[in-house]
Amino acid sequence: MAKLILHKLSKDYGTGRPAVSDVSLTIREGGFLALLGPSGCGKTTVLRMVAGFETPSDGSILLGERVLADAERVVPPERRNMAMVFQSYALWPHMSVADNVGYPLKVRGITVERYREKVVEALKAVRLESYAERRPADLSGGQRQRVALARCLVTSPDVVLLDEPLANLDRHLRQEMEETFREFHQRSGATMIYVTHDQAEAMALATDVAVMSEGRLLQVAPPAEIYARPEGRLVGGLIGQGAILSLPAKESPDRVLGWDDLRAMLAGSPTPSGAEPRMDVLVRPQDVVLGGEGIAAKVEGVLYEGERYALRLAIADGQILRAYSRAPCSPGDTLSITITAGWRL
Ligand SMILES: Nc1ncnc2c1ncn2[C@@H]1O[C@H](COP(=O)(O)OP(=O)(O)OP(=O)(O)O)[C@@H](O)[C@H]1O
Repeated sequence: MAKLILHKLSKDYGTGRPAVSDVSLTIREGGFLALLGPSGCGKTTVLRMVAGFETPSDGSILLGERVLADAERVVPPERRNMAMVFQSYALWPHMSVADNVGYPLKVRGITVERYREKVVEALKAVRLESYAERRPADLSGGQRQRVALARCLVTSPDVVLLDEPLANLDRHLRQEMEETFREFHQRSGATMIYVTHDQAEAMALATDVAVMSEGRLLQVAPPAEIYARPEGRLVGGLIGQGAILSLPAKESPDRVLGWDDLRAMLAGSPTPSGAEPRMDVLVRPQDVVLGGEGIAAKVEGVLYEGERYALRLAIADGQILRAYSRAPCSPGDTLSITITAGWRL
């Protein structure tokens, strides 16, 4: 096994705008990368190029020293030792669970004993040993997805590619499956790329998150880092909860802003002409503190989340903030708030 390197990867289908533009990133051996972005941003195209189903228009893909695709050569999918899991599971309905899982081994010509061993091992890894003789139709959605995972484990792939594998499952099952994926990743030791447009899923699962927009890679970083230090409005708006304020620009090398800075900026005159330079500041809900001596904010919306109330607040100039409250409040209430931290995007 080795690290997977995408170097200046592009794909142009000749539709006027490239589907993927100049994407470079390295996924370390055994890493788990979530590829995150809105619909149509090029995630699946990247995955399909890594799998070998699409040929890059430009750039290269390497697994360690081995070139999988560049201007001169393209290794076919079956010679890349990768496995792909789709949201549709792609199981054969007429075969038992065990036969579905063992199918990729059939074409590899191994002994019957070794075949059985590997199938049992893979089924154990996803906790489906006792379901070996069932048909896919007799399983739940989550169990079917686990069969698809087991099928991908049997061949001991170097790289596992997952294209929105949980998209068809309900929220409760998705959470349960996230645990299965984490376990699966640890057990298999494979390098994994996981395509999703669900930021919470990406953050919960991956060791690194790559955010794409319009074919380009905007940022790649571990979940905690991309949450704390997002680059630009798009990543800031996509990762985690929060609101982006447009405030008068302040000359400062420091991107973390405290209440003193923020209060001064909020008090700055609004820009009637829009000519005055402004900057975007990301404010997380947990950094909006209710009560005390601060600025006034009007409650615009309240969502009860069980443990707390999620509030939509409007400040004097009409800009929106998000905050949490343990005590109930109602739309129309006016609160006093302070903002303990903001992040200059
Ligand atoms: N075979 C193709 N021929 C022409 N254009 C394509 C082809 N496949 C994808 N595209 C275009 O490339 C862009 C990126 O598509 P892609 O499927 O990679 O996005 P995505 O981020 O995976 O989206 P989604 O989350 O909706 O699956 C889109 O504009 C899409 O229409």
